[in-house]
Amino acid sequence: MTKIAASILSADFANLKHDCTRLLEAGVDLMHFDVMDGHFVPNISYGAPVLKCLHAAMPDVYYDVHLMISDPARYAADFARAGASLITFHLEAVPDTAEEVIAAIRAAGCQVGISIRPGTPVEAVFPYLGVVDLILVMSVEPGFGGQKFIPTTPTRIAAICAERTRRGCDTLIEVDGGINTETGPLCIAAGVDWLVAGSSLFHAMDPAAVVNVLHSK
Ligand SMILES: O=C(CO)[C@H](O)[C@H](O)COP(=O)(O)O
Ligand SMILES: [Fe+2]
Repeated sequence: MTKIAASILSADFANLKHDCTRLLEAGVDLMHFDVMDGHFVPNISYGAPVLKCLHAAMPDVYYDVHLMISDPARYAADFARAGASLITFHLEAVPDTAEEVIAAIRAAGCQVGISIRPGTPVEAVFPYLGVVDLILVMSVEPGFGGQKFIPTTPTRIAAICAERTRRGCDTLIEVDGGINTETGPLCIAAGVDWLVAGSSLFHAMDPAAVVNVLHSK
């Protein structure tokens, strides 16, 4: 079954624990923690101290940390100490030093993911299949929640999936941005393993209904 990661970017930050608990009770599988530095992307979100508090309040949750920052190696250990389970960085941020970032995240004790923007050719991540734990395919331009899903994404997911099969490895594929009950199933049909959803879950009157639709596909 496809796993659902709730992106806390769409939570009410004054009621973070309450909002996360509501979604976990609705059936989401993990929490997705978006970190933006105002440099790699034109927006600033939150950092390791917020994750540390969330992890202390809800220690049994899997925290999928999505770093949209220019210098991921520098901050990997901070996020690991704060409670990250998996740390994903952007290949575009560190095109020449991705191996060093992977090593830094592993040394900090976390699983590793690599993400690509919608405009980056999917072939860029092929060498990392079987090397990292997860490939994150962005289905919006990173930086903001609540954007519209880019329709070419399922084709990109299917291409990475086909290459994964060709290589016989088990690296997970995750998609992030504009995921809802219409776009999520298109990605599931293309072979995705994890769906990230922010606004469609946090703003739903009945988040369990959204989760049930996505889990049933
Ligand atoms: O990485 C992100 C933005 O850069 C977010 O995870 C993503 O946008 C989720 O929010 P939504 O489901 O509202 O699009
Ligand atoms: Fe994200």
